[in-house]
Order: sequence, then structure tokens, then C-alpha cells
Amino acid sequence: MELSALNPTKDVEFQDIYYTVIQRKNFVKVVGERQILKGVSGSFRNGQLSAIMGPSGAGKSSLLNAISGFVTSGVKGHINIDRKHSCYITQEDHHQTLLTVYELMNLACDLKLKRNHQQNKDQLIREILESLNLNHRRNVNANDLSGGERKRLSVALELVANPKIFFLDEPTSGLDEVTANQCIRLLRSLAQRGHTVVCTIHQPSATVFNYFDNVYVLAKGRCVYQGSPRALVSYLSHAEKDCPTYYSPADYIIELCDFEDPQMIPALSDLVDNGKLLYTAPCDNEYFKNSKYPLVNDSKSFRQALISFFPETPKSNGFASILTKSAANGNSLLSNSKSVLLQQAKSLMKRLSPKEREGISSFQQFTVLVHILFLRILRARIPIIIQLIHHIMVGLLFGLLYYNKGNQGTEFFGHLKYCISVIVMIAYTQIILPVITYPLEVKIVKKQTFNHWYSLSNYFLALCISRMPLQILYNMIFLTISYWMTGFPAQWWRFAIFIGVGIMVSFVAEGMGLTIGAAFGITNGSVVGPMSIAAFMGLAIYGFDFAAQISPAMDWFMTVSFMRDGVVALVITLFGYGRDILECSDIYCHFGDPRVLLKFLKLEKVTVFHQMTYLFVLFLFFRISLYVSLWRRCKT
Ligand SMILES: Nc1ncnc2c1ncn2[C@@H]1O[C@H](COP(=O)(O)OP(=O)(O)OP(=O)(O)O)[C@@H](O)[C@H]1O
Repeated sequence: MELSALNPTKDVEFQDIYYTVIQRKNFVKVVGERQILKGVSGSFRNGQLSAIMGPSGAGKSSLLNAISGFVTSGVKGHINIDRKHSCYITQEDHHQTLLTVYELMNLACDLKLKRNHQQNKDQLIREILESLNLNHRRNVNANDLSGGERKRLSVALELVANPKIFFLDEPTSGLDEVTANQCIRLLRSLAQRGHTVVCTIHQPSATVFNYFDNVYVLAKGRCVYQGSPRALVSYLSHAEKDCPTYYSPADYIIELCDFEDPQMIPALSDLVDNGKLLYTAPCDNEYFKNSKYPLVNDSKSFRQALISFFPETPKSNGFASILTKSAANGNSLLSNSKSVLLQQAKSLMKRLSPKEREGISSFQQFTVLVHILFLRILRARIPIIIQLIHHIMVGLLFGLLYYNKGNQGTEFFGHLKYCISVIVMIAYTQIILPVITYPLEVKIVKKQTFNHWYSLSNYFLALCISRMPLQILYNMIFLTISYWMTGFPAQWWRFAIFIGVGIMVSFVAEGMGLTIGAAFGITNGSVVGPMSIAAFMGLAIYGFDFAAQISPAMDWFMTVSFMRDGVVALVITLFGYGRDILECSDIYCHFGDPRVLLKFLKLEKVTVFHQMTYLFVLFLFFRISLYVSLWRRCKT
């Protein structure tokens, strides 16, 4: 541990990385390709805080995504990295909603630590939270944290598994200068514990710039500098672009790349061989032992940076207080504080040795996920109440609209409209909700599966199971109210099939909504969702008045509409299976005999079993589509 911190070795190496994206016109027509990264190389070492910086649009996030493996499609080149022991912290700090800091940490421990090491869990959580000065916020909902606290929580959650490498995309974006400084100091302390920390940053302030051990400057997809921040001034002189006195070299090189002549970027890129060379200052020589071309002799001291950690005073003793004490002791105690720090790091690392961090079993992962997903559903009190009221109100409305018409021979169209309305209500509710709410969740899933919290298949199963209980309950309430108020036969077996059909339709619709939410964002999804409902709805009501003339091919085609299958299943449930003749309050009721109605709709030979089979096939189809959509979002 000490050795790795003092003599950094390369943890991340990449060579000749190209990243190409396909350009489309009007989102459809392919009009060409755009090269975002142009054959860049480089390396990042353990024990160091490295920054990828450059002007906006230079390709910083693209490089971070490519080397971390967060994005794979369109990436070419050689990347050498221990993926299993790395983590990626995205720019947006999305955390599972409705959970407190402590619950999220608990979840991370449950998913990442073996069961027999769980007794240390509380102590570990406390130590990590204290070291990041978050312990006093442990009972706060993660969504109520400030921007800086959220960043620290993201780091804390990943620290549970103690990954060797941290990748962070723009960790300071949206933070004020003081909080940004704290954040970078925190990352620096992480690096000093032996981690490799690589982050992107747009244009660091002079203070922040000096906290980095290594900077990698990108411009238009090329590397224009790689090495110690202290060597940058000399490097610029070497390039015959002297940095003006009192000017931050970080700002200067970015301005050079942004405004100067078109030859500037290729010239600088050649000087650093597009990332294959590393520039260091003499004071960095020990640190950059393996550098190929130490060119510079800028001996500006950077001791201050090495001993200052985040300034907030932690609330209690432990790892954090030792960090703070070390920081407070100043330069004279630099080596001493480092060794105390490393001792503490060692003990934390020991607690988190790889053996202890080996993944929990698949089944345990699944149960933890079901528990947490279900807990989150239950925590969403207001949505629960709104949905409950919605189902009761619509049940009552349908009950009133079709009050006691269930046994009226004159109400043929009323019966059909009732069945269609029930299916539309279930389908619409179950599709639209996930289309709007699920895309955000997909981002969290992508981050967490990438960071080895759980496998996608376990998450997928847990997702499907956890949403079922409330869904069944809501539909039962709605269907029960409307069935009994409408006055359909008081036969429990018929009522049970009616409920079963409604719930099955609801599962299919939810699968479709989740698939749309996972495959498209909120914007596209909110167009695709209603459009799909309209198509399925069209097929659901097509041809009831001329069923006898519908061709067998069309009959088959209509089965792809789960709404049609649902409507047909409800009609058969309500009017088939030897239902008695309906009451007739008129001189003649053509559809008084339910068999006439079934014959008119060409349903005499169709059974609920047939329709449920179609629904089941569609259920599987949408669940597989959901899995594939999630897989595509998470793996590419
Ligand atoms: N999937 C993509 N499709 C099309 N263009 C893309 C894609 N990904 C990145 N780009 C483009 O590549 C360029 C570099 O993007 P990237 O996000 O890596 O830049 P950046 O340096 O991180 O910028 P910023 O500091 O503004 O976040 C941008 O012009 C961006 O529009």
C-alpha cells in the first residue's frame, strides 16, 4: 500500500484511441461519421489524482467514457485497465430516490459485501461517511443533499467496494468554487490512499489546478499536454508559447487551443506525441519515475497541496478526524501525516480486502434488490395515494355509467363499451406511468451495473417482481368496484377470471411501458407511448360490428393487440360459459341470449384460455424487449 502510493504504477493505459460517432440527418438518415477522439494515448497512475481537461467539446467525457469502458460502441484502440476494480461516477448524481444516505450505504454494503462480513457493516458505513464528512447527514433523503454532498455520497457508495480506480465525469460541475475545491481535495485524499483517481474538468481554477498530480489536456480530440501541472509552464515555453506572468497555465493552454491558429493543436499534439509522452518537473521525478521524457525543470513547490484535505470538521473521531489532524499539522509533519494516513488507509483496505468484497450470491443480490425496490415503491406515499384514489374513482365512475346494466339484454353496445373501457383504463395507466418515470431509473441502473453493484438479470427479475403486489392490488380494487356495481353475475369463479384477465392485461401493458421508457428517453417515450396505445386501441375495437366479414388473416393480426385480446377475454368471461339469458325490458332483445352475442362477435369457439395464451406470449415478448433495451442501454 505504501509502496503503491509513493511509487505509482500505471493503472490505466490506453493507446491510439479513436472514438467515432455516426452522424444522422433528422435523427434518421446517416450522413457520415465524426471522429471525436483522434488516436490519443496516455496513462494514469495509482496514488495520483489526474485531470482530463480542455475546452468545451474537446472530447473529455468521451475519453473518460472510452477508457473506463462506460461507452464501448464506436471506440477503437488498446485499453489496459482492471475493469473489475474500477468505478465510474457520472456527472449527474442520480441516486435511488426516497432513500436516505444511510439506507443507500446499507444497500451498497448488502450488495457488495458478503453476508458473513455484515457485522462490520455499521462500523464501515460510519467510517466511510465520517471520512467524507457525511455522517451528520446520514438520515437525510439523498435527494435533499446539496450538490457537493451528493458528489461525496457518490464517492462514499463506491468506496464500500474499495475500487482501485475512480473515474469521475465533471465532479465539480454545478458547484461553487469553495465546494469545488473541497470536492477536488477529497479526490486528492482518495488518491493519496492509493486509488487511481481520474476526473474530467472543464477549466480548473488556479487553486484546483495545483491539486492535481497529473493533467491530460485535450483539444479537438487530440492530446496537447500530458504530465505534471508544475511542468506546464516550461512545456509552453518549450512550445514557444510563454505563459504570461500571473496567468494560470491551465487557462492559457485552453485559450491557445480555443483561439489560436489552426496549426496550434497539431503542433502541441506533436510535442506530446498525442499522449505518448509525459512531461514532469524535477520535483515530480520520484513521483513520475516511469516517465519517458522528463523535460522540464520547474521546481515550484506543491507541498501545500499534499497535506490539505477537505476543511469541514468531521463530527466525530475515526478515520476522518485523523485526516483532519494530519492536515492541520502542516508541512513539518508532512511525512508523518502521510504515514498515519496510510496506516488508516491500510486498516480500511484490510477490512475491505478483495476476498471480503467478493460478490454475494445471485439469490442474495436478488432478495436485496426486491426489498429495496419494494421499499422505494412504498415510500412514494403521494403517488401511492393518488393511484389508489384514481383506481377507486374510475371504478366508481364506470360502476355508475354502467350501473346495473350487466344483466340487461338491451345493452349490447353498453356491454362492449364497458369491456373496452376497462381495458383502455388499465392499459393507459400502466403504460404512461413507466414511460414518464422509468428513464431516470435506467441511468441509475446503468451506473450501478457498470460499477458491479449487481447483475442486470438480477435487477430485471427484482424489478418485475417488486412492482407486482401494488399493481395487483390497484387493479383488484378498480375491477371489483366496477364489476359489482355493473351487476354482472354474482358468480365468484366468473369474477375471479374477470380479475385475472384484467391483471394479465395490466402486466402486459406495464411491460410495454417499461420497454418504451428503457428504450427511449422521456421526450421520445412520451410520443411513442400514446402512439402505440392508439395503434393497439384501433385493433382492439376494429370490426366488432362486422365480425363475420373479417378475414382469418386479419383475425390473427388483431391478436398482436393485447388490448384486443383483453377485450375479447372479458366478453367471453362475462357472456360465455353457460351464462343465463339476460333480462329483457323491451318487446324484443336480440342479444338477450348471450350465445347470440358471442356468435355475432364470432367468439363462439374462442375461449379465455386462448386469449390468456396470447396475452402471456405478449407478456413474454415485452419482458424480453425490456431486458434487451436495458441491456443495450447498460452495455453500449
Ligand atoms: N454520441 C454522440 N453523438 C454525436 N456527437 C457526440 C456524441 N458524443 C459526443 N459527441 C460530440 O463530441 C464532442 C465532444 O463531446 P464530449 O462530451 O466528450 O466533450 P467535452 O470535452 O466533455 O465537453 P464539455 O466540457 O462541454 O462537457 C462534442 O462536440 C459532442 O457534441
